[in-house]
Amino acid sequence: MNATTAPASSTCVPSDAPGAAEANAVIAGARERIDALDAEIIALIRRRMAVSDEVKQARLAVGGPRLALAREMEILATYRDGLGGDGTTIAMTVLELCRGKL
Ligand SMILES: C=C(O[C@@H]1C=C(C(=O)O)C=C[C@H]1O)C(=O)O
Repeated sequence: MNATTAPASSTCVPSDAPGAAEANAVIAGARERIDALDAEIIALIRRRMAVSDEVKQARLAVGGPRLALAREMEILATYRDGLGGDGTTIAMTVLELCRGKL
């Protein structure tokens, strides 16, 4: 079900509140944009996984290690600089999706 067809109850707006219909309309529109953004984020992560795998295959093919920890530190710093402390948590999850568990 997309946001425009979501029942008003799922927006958590009290149905008898003044302005409830307007609030539901704002929420429905914003949820459509959130769904579109989430689809883009998922597609980007899938693309990143494929590129990360290219690096891994190239390195393993010549006897190198699966991981490059110094490079991972740079990536953690990039996410932390861009998103603050919680960015590090996202970076850890992205890295785990791309290179597998440590
Ligand atoms: C892709 C690489 O290999 C591994 C995966 C990484 C990643 O997905 O960003 C980063 C470092 C490595 O542990 C790389 O070295 O760049």
